[in-house]
Amino acid sequence: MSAAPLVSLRAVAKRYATGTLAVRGVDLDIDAGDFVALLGPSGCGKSTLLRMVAGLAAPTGGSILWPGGAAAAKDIGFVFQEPTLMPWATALANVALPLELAGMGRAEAAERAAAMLARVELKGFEAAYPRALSGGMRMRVSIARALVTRPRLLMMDEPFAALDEITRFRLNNDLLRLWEAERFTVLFVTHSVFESVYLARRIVVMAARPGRIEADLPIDAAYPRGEDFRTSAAYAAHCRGVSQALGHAMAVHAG
Ligand SMILES: Nc1ncnc2c1ncn2[C@@H]1O[C@H](COP(=O)(O)OP(=O)(O)OP(=O)(O)O)[C@@H](O)[C@H]1O
Repeated sequence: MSAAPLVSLRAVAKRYATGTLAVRGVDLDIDAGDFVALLGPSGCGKSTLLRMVAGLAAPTGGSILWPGGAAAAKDIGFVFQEPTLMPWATALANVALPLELAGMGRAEAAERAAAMLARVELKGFEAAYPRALSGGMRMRVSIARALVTRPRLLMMDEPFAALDEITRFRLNNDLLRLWEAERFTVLFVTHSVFESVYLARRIVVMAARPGRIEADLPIDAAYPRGEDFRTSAAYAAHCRGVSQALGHAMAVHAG
């Protein structure tokens, strides 16, 4: 499809000041518009990798290249496991903030933020404060805030791990719907085989100590994906394959 990837990692390594070698020798190309899941055991360097791509931490080896130009490196939205909303501000003000920080006037920022809240099913909750919202709703606000600037790359670090399963499934579906409509690029960190297979077009399995890529698996099921896919034989087969790769990644370390 696209000739050049959105971002290319070449022999990327990160050693923390403590001496921990968090990741080593990571080569990874992420295509524009792709949905890539990073899956691996605790401590394999998923968050470290995400933070380096986001420019929040610097690699101590190798390089991270943005073939489309340096501007792409800043064109990023980030969603963490904790929604990290401003508690004293309404849902609308939380979502409008990135636009105001970028210099947009208040009225236009509010209008765009309201439209974005509607797209994550929160129409009518513009004036609500975070404490009045459920965990799933707070996460929707966080996703709206990350997407309101229409970033090319959306990075998500275990965004739904703290939510109950029904809420998680619903947010999985909403995220896919948004992605299909706009085709921003997604880099999604998760511990869950089931979630990664449901969402991603490609699953990068990592192993620990030092963190590295162990397998790179395409999930070639068509979109839109919904309950039919979640209960299909193809889904179960993909989950088995990814589970095996993850088991292998963990055994490599144990052995
Ligand atoms: N700021 C830091 N200083 C020192 N060591 C760190 C720091 N951040 C992470 N590490 C170490 O680097 C390794 C990789 O951590 P990282 O958080 O990237 O893994 P992860 O795969 O995201 O883990 P989890 O799934 O548990 O969130 C771990 O051994 C961790 O202890």
